[in-house]
Amino acid sequence: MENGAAQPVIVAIDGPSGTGKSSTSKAVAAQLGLSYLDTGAQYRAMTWWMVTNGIDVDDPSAVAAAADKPEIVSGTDPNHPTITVDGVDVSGPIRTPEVTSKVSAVSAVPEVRARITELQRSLAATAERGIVVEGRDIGTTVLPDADVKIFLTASPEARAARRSGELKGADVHTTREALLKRDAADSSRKTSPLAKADDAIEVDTTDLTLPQVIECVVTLVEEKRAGK
Ligand SMILES: Nc1ncnc2c1ncn2[C@@H]1O[C@H](COP(=O)(O)OP(=O)(O)OP(=O)(O)O)[C@@H](O)[C@H]1O
Ligand SMILES: Nc1ccn([C@H]2C[C@H](O)[C@@H](COP(=O)(O)O)O2)c(=O)n1
Repeated sequence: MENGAAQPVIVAIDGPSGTGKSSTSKAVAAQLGLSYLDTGAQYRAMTWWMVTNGIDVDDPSAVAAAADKPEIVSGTDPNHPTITVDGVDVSGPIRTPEVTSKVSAVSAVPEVRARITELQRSLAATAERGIVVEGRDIGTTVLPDADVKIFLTASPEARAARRSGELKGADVHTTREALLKRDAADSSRKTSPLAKADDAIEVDTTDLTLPQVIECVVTLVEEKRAGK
């Protein structure tokens, strides 16, 4: 650019549950001065609203009919990400086991995906310095022209151990089964399933520390910016 300002950079980070998408994306965005968007939080917010308003999440037509009702607003500061529904801070309530067990059903409904995809594209388009967007279909569907696409993976055992540590000693076997069930639902839905984009770089984080994964992604983004 003529004034020396860097072009905004769009980074898409996808992968199954517990591979480190949120931790990595937040840290990369903070380090590079970019915005950050947790798209899973948006699907969780939609699910929270459905549950709170008595919508049967196993009835796709009921979910579809209500999909345009909640106003979901995501704050994109990586050091202080926020999410509200109709002005209410739902950052805590969207992490309950109930929402976690119902989010795959809600996010499989095409009307839900259309609404949330539109929000995601609009946030990406207005991020002045660029944005790190994490989810399941960012590289394939939401932002197929992203400058850098990463697909994080890790063994189910590593992911379950990480999650049960986070859930203060929850049983690793039960956690592993729950993760795999959610991955299977997210990968097998018809509309925009969890998938690696053909041009995404896969990073297996099983034997990497979080700082190593962050450094790897920062390097990939910096190389892209430098035109390497
Ligand atoms: N490379 C790593 N090594 C060890 N622990 C990690 C690593 N990456 C992430 N973690 C930890 O694993 C847990 C899950 O990470 P995180 O929430 O970032 O994953 P996620 O892919 O965003 O999961 P979900 O899709 O379920 O939201 C967190 O407690 C995080 O600190
Ligand atoms: N781009 C996305 C992001 C998330 N989802 C759905 C599927 C996940 O199970 C759920 C919760 O995501 P998490 O908070 O665990 O990252 O949201 C999706 O369909 N597409």
